[in-house]
Amino acid sequence: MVFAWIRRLFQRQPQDSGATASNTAPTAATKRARTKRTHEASLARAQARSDEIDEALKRDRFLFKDRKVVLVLGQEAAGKSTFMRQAKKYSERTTGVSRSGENLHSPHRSRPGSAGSAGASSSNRSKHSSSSGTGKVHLSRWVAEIPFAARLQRGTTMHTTLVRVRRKTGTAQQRKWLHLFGCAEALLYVVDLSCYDEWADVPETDETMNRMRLAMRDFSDVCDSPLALFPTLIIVLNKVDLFRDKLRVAKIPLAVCFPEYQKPAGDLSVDVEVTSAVEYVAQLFMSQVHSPGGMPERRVHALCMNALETGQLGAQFQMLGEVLYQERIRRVLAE
Ligand SMILES: Nc1nc2c(ncn2[C@@H]2O[C@H](COP(=O)(O)OP(=O)(O)OP(=O)(O)O)[C@@H](O)[C@H]2O)c(=O)[nH]1
Repeated sequence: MVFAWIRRLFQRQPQDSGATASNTAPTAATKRARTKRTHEASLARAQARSDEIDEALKRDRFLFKDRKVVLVLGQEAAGKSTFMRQAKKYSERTTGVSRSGENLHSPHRSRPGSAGSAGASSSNRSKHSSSSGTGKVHLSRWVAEIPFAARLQRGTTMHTTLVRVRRKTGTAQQRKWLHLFGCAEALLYVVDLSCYDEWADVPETDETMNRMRLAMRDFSDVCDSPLALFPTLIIVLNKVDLFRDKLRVAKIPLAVCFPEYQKPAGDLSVDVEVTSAVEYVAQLFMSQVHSPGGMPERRVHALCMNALETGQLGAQFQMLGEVLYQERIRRVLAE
């Protein structure tokens, strides 16, 4: 059987190359057929992935029912994982317990033999068990979560859970999680400030677009989704260190992305120039948030950070805790 196939392969070669040299029509037809087959195969793969996500969604829905969570979204490589890692470390310091993130699911990190382990079969990989005798929760491989705790000024501790949908699922697929997390207490959207002079492919099209404008469009689309009922939106303007370097060292003006931006006149200090530019970007993102009729007024906050700079982050995470706490109180009072 195999030999017959190899023989056919070698027999065909001279004919194929002859056809290529003398006549272009069969080559064009072959190319079309090949393109069609590739297209069909990629459609089938996309459909299989979509079905797998739908299946995982059904299971995750039970785990997140009635829980207070903050959904973390953002453009590719904006720093979501870094932010979650730092939030986990901060929470461990705050509570003094080094167990935050025990539910952070990764099929590669969970114990061998457990429902989500790398050793499990691929069909099992996306499954979770709500309890495996250790109290651990194994989410589908599309979602990661960490408990977040912040010590507030008044001495109390604010607890919530940060949940992240893995970005590699693609923009269109990510929207599916709005069914699940659209009622989260807040959406935290991470923006890479330093991408204002970069270009990226627009998902599912042949276009390219400025990365910061693309992030703004994505944020706006998420906010406008009828499934997104978040009462609170928090924009994390990340990578301020790279942003500062681009503005001041590389001298790339913010106007390459926002031509209408005018920096303050005069000989500016680093702080004034960077703060002015960050505020401008923050205002633009905040202006994407609307409160559709019939919905309670949405509140939007912005935080600016360098998620790699551990020394500075305590104050930022405490501020995040304060914001979430105030918003919770506001909602309780409004009920
Ligand atoms: N200089 C600098 N680098 C950062 C900062 N935050 C994250 N990074 C780096 O940016 C890169 C991407 O960060 P990730 O946390 O993996 O980004 P992500 O949003 O989780 O990426 P995806 O999973 O691909 O969507 C990593 O190399 C980080 O070390 C920051 O504030 N400053």
